Amino acid sequence: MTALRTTELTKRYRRSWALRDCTLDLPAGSVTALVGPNGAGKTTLLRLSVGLLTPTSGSVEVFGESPTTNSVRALSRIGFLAQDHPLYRHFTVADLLRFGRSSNVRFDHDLAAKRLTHLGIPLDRRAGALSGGQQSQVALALALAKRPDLLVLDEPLASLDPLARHEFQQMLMGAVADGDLTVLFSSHAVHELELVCDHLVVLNHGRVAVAGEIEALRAEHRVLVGPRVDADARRSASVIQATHSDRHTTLLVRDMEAPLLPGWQASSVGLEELILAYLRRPEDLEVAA
Ligand SMILES: Nc1ncnc2c1ncn2[C@@H]1O[C@H](COP(=O)(O)OP(=O)(O)OP(=O)(O)O)[C@@H](O)[C@H]1O
Repeated sequence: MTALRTTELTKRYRRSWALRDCTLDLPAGSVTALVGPNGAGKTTLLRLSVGLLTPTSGSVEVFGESPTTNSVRALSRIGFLAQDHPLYRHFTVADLLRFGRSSNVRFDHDLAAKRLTHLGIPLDRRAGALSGGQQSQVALALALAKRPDLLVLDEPLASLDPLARHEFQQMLMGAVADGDLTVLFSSHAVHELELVCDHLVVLNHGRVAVAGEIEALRAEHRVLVGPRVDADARRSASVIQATHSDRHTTLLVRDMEAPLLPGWQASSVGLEELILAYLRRPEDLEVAA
């Protein structure tokens, strides 16, 4: 079953294109990392997915419903944590939990209260008096307490300390293992993603550079090392990245079929290496591919 489907989703702000022809299919129960450089269109994609923006063209469906036209039904199934995790600053944490309970049918007040107490966040403290990381923990607890089927998080790790990041990863894995929760989150922490996610979307210049199940993507790519090639190897669409030393050329290719030439060796690719190669890829090659 598909949790989130986008079809040729496009968003233009006046003269600039924030997202172009983005087609994605996120299976229910998956945890997807959305990666891309600053300005790549990640926040735009996330806000379109939860109905906070309307597309210029193309469509979004959450469990088969549009979050903008069938909003009540679709939105009751979505939890969203914005990048700046906005909270009512003058409300205490306990007030926020009460507010969450009164405005959401499925809100699990005790779950959120227990989680925040466990994290040492005083429930009687005003949100504005909490640290940035604590505020993001409160916003995350509120989003989870809604018991969403789709949880969309915009850079949830950004303001968390290393322990809190670890806690967050554990919590996310626990929440996914417990039920049918689907998670889509943006992150710049590419070295930490492999622990928590099973799907990946890399955005570059508003376009999907690569997307899919991580295991499948790793199986489709390999690193080839051989004698230095002076021709522009990147002209081939299957070559994602080419680097050269004095005597050797290293290629990251999306091609498991081609036979190895004499003197060349193949090895598997790590997730971080794969992501970085797609992020470095020049725009003309994306179009060619
Ligand atoms: N409200 C807006 N009006 C005009 N342009 C915008 C607006 N919001 C975003 N943009 C532009 O759209 C593009 C994508 O922005 P977006 O915020 O989606 O990127 P991002 O990948 O989330 O970046 P970051 O990693 O810095 O958060 C950028 O070029 C940005 O300048």
